[in-house]
Amino acid sequence: MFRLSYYQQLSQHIGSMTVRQKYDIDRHDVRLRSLHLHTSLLALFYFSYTLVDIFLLPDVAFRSVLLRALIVGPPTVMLFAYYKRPVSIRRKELAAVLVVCLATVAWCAVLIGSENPHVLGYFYAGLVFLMVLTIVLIPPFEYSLYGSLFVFACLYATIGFLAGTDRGYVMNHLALSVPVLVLTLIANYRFCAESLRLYLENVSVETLREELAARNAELERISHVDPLTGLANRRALDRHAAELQRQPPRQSYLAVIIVDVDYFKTFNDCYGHAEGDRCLRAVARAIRTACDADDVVCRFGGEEFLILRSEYSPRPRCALALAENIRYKVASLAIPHQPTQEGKVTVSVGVCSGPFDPEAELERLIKTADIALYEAKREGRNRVRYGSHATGNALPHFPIFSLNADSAT
Ligand SMILES: Nc1nc2c(ncn2[C@@H]2O[C@H](COP(=O)(O)OP(=O)(O)OP(=O)(O)O)[C@@H](O)[C@H]2O)c(=O)[nH]1
Repeated sequence: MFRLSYYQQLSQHIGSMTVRQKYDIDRHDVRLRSLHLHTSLLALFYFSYTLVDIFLLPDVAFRSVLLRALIVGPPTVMLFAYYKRPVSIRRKELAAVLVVCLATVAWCAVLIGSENPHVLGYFYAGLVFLMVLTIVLIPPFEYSLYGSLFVFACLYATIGFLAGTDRGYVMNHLALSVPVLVLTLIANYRFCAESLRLYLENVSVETLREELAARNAELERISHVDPLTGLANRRALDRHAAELQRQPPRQSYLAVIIVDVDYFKTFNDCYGHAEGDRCLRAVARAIRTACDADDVVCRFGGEEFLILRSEYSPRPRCALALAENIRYKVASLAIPHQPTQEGKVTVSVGVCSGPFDPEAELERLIKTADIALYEAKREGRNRVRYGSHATGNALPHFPIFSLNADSAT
């Protein structure tokens, strides 16, 4: 498969940022930790090599101490302070590369003045600076390249001034330094490209994961919504019932209200299925507006709706008032339904309420509300009936009915 090169990938965009910017921001902490660790190690090596200078090249010992301590010491301290500043990781890496270049210059300046015969052997240690800039600090490839070329030039500018240098020595040195330069640069490039590739893979996996989570959340939402009315569906009711069992409500009483559209089959037959759908949507809206936000309102069946309400009081008055309000609101919509006695769409309502017991089935409350609904239908429809939680029977005359009796017909 075709793959973009490292630099092409860096200049691509993720949202409003280039990959390079986002990569630098996201990987800042990891790269800084590595930079910190390696700078500390390198500083330890570099300054402890003053001892090597003193033992190996005693004629330039004083100069070594002076140059290492006064020329390289302060920038090294400043480098650690710079790592703490809120600047991009690239700048910090560039600063580290510059300090290594400066350390190379200082080291070369120490060696130039030495007449000691060990200086030629010791000079091979200069290749370590190339390795530091490529495979130890692992800065971005361009910094690695420019830094290495600078160090390489610095070493070969120095080599001519070393005591005892001849053409053979230079050739030997080149035979080692050129492969080190090229191979460590290749290693740096491959490391940078591979890190970027892994990072981009992570980003795309993360993006996919987020998209999937959003789609799952949407699917979950849709699967609990009735598409016609927008109310909760039966599945949502089951989930809510399970939640009630798991985590009983603070209020210790539960009311179940079942609302059924009267003579809806006739409505469909008379006005058509599409009009029937519109009617169901209007009834659903009326029910929703009559209920509180805390009430669970769901489409229970074709033209049947169910409301679950948690209550503080054992008295059914509150649930009955809500049921009556629903009946009134639907009747007030005045949706024509000619074949019926009222000439408009009405609903019958069955209510049941009782103490909430997580062990007892919600089914029992629903069953009793259904019996009350059946009674409401049987008694002529467009009314509210209450079912006794204790006996499971509909109560023919509960006091609240004096309110409703045909008030919105
Ligand atoms: N338009 C439409 N009709 C539906 C939908 N779901 C169920 N129905 C219809 O609702 C009607 C319910 O009829 P029945 O159960 O006989 O009850 P009813 O005619 O309302 O009579 P009562 O309930 O006894 O007053 C059936 O004709 C179903 O086809 C729906 O989503 N849209």
